[in-house]
Amino acid sequence: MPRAAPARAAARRGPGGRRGALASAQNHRHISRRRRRGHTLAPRHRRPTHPRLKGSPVTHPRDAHAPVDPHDVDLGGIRGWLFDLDGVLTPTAIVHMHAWARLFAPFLEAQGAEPYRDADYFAYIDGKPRYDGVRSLLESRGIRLPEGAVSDAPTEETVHGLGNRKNEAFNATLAEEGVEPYPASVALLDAIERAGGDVAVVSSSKNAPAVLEAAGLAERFEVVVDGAVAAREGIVGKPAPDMFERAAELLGLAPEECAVIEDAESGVKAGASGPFALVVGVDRGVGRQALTELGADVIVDELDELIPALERAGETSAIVNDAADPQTPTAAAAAVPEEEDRA
Ligand SMILES: O=P(O)(O)OC[C@H]1O[C@@H](O)[C@H](O)[C@@H](O)[C@@H]1O
Repeated sequence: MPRAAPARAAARRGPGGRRGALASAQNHRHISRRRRRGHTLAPRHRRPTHPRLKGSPVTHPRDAHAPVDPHDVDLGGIRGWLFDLDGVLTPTAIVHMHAWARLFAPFLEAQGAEPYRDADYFAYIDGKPRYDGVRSLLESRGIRLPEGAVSDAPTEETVHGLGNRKNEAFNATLAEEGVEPYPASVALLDAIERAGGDVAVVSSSKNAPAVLEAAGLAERFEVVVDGAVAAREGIVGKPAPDMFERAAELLGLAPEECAVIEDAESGVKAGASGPFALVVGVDRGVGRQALTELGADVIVDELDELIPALERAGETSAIVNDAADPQTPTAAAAAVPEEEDRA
């Protein structure tokens, strides 16, 4: 049975986990000291070295477990929040889904293959980099096409041509309809900002910057690891955990201090196969059962369900920090050597 990362185990112990809360607060002080000194992370954090991964492919989720109630989860050790975009911050998963349908429904019909269904999106495409989605769907129908190149015209019958065709459909819908973020997701972003947490976007989409801009969220994220960054830096896409790990690194945090927030199968797998503190599954259609089996620790319908736990974690850490501050009477008394104390 693989062990959960320490912070993940503490988070899953819930609010009664006193040791978890103290450890988290100590961790906060340690990290802020490190940040003040301008240290970045040691390279050992760059690759997933968690024992859970040894000898097994990174795409395999860890063992299924019962998810923790969002109100009971201990968020005390979490300093960074790594958000997927489409379907988590913005309702653009549905725009992607429709664009894929506009590509594959006529394409499969013309091929005389089994018709395209919405379930195909969740099973083969959701959350994956664009051309991986094409390959995966074609493979499900036993269709082989030449790879082609990124520069292929959308009319070409290649993996890249089909991906580019879908991208045209996506951009047309985005331009026609615009996009509003999920209000509950914005509420969580506000709460994280109040609590002093760091945030990043981790999206397979190369359109992530355009979507963030259209949704009015671009200013909130200094760190965006999207499909273009992954391609440029040679980072393996979801369901591997590497894009999330890169985002943690760019925030100056260890993955063990970060929560992954995902709605897609491939994204939850990515979170569960890395050493992250917590994997939050947002149920936008994949289903609670599937999200649990894939390795989500907490499942929500809307992200504002996490706000009470976040605010409670802030209060706990403030109490523990005050107690440890030499200026406060309790901590000063505790710091006096025994003999002096008696004098
Ligand atoms: O084609 P893009 O915009 O680069 O996006 C790739 C993928 O990005 C993911 O975020 C979406 O969940 C997928 O549906 C999409 O296919």
